[in-house]
Amino acid sequence: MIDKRVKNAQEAMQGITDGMTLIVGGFGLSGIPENSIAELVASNISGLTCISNNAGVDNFGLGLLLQKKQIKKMIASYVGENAEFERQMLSGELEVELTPQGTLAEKCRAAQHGIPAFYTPAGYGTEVAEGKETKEFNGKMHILEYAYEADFSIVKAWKGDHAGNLIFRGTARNFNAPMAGAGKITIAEVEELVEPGELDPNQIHIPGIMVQRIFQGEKFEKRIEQRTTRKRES
Ligand SMILES: CC(=O)CC(=O)O
Repeated sequence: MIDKRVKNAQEAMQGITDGMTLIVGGFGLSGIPENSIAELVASNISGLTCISNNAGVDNFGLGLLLQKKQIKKMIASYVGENAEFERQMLSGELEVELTPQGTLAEKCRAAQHGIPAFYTPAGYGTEVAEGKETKEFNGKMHILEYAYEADFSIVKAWKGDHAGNLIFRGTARNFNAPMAGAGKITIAEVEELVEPGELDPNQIHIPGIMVQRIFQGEKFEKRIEQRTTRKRES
């Protein structure tokens, strides 16, 4: 068994440098690899391209990297409720590539499984399809989408073992599952790091082969709904 453990977030982030592309797990405020993000914020690495479902909120998740202007380009499907994101995008400081949510997940999953590209009907006839190859299947038009190529994937799991096997809990499974193994190197931060053999093999969501580095996070914020509550019109 290869022992994938590293001491802490600082050791886990070794090799991440300016200008790299990172795939980062999470959905809304759930399953965010927050210890890893805190370390990236402390490192001052800049010019990053981040691929993630969301761009965080102003004081949490990738929002913290945005605040320090460490992200050059954001590839995401849902970017609401983040004032600094909106400001940087509108001022042209931040490059943004909006991607349909299912396509984003599939581009990660394709990378995870070594599939270079796939066809999807999502986005056909819209801006998303501009400049992309198209093909008809069963009378329906599809666009060709490419798997992501990223330097690192950074995911968050509930439990993991020394071999990198991961179990997610609840909504935190989200994008973390297809993102593990999608980057050249996958870093997993876990709430609880256990001995090999402790995890029930039937419960493992991601096998250790997808993970190169694993560490136990030091601090996880208990975040319940803290986003802007939109007023419903009655
Ligand atoms: C709508 C989404 O993609 C995630 C969220 O609720 O922030």
